[in-house]
Amino acid sequence: MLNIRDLTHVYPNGTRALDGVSLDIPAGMFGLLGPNGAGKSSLMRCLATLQIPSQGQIRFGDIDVLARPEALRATLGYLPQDFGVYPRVSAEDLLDHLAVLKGVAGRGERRDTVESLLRQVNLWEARKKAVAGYSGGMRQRFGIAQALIGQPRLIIVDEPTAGLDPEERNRFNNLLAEIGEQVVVILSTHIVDDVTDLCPRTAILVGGRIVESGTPSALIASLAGRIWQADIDKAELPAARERHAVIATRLRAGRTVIRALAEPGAGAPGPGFAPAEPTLEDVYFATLHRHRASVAAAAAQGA
Ligand SMILES: Nc1ncnc2c1ncn2[C@@H]1O[C@H](COP(=O)(O)OP(=O)(O)OP(=O)(O)O)[C@@H](O)[C@H]1O
Repeated sequence: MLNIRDLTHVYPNGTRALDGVSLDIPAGMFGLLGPNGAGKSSLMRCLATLQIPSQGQIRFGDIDVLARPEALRATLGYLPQDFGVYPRVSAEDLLDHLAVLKGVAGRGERRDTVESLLRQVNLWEARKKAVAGYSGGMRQRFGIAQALIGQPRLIIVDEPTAGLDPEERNRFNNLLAEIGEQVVVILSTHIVDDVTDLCPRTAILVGGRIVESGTPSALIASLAGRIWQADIDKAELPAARERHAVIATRLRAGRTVIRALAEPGAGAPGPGFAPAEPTLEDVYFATLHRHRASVAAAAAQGA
């Protein structure tokens, strides 16, 4: 179990990237959702002991992470948003090198580790190629292989599928799903479908704060009867936004499909609306909508 308490991080330029984050994350996959700039990478870096938070506590099992970062590192697998590789070094050699750094000392043990990881991520055939020349998807699969060296109990992956084509994204997600339920896997992403597909628990981070958390099914159930959909002309969109809490818009065959959030029990927000099954994406968009509305209200009050 990973316990995060009142974690705050303020960068030297004054940006408050994390603002009192508290989360309890059990074994299994945990999806951390949030828009660009929400603070996901800052949180991941604090958890990965790459950045010391300004305030707060992090415990992983019996390890006090801020007091004993080296103890956490021994059991951590981290796939950062961008990881640099040496040009011209093959996947096999690079993984071997990283295994040395991770403390896998014996040559034979290392050879076995490298082979089994490269097979697991389906890169065995490409092991002699330089990682720098890999496609985006291959690179991310290599990233997971390096994160799995030494059988970590905490695995952190930061926006791993951004920029991958659907097939590679699927491949990568299947890999993550295989990692198992005995370890804590934190997946930071802004791709809601990845969380829906993979994560039994999730939280939404906005403006450095956790604004929702729970199981996707409970979060979705909280919107039962509140999501309504209408098919409108694009020109009607500004008026629809004025009148309703439009949380998402999508173009379909030249028409604009809007999804609106209604108050509980209020029924259809207007003519032309049909009830829609809520999804995790609705939870995410409704949360962002609420957050933006409260920021705008606070700004208006201050003005
Ligand atoms: N080294 C830094 N110095 C100053 N501000 C920073 C630094 N790193 C991040 N920030 C700021 O902190 C906030 C949170 O950034 P962070 O990268 O953690 O968000 P994120 O949710 O990972 O975003 P993205 O999805 O765009 O990667 C942003 O306002 C960002 O500009």
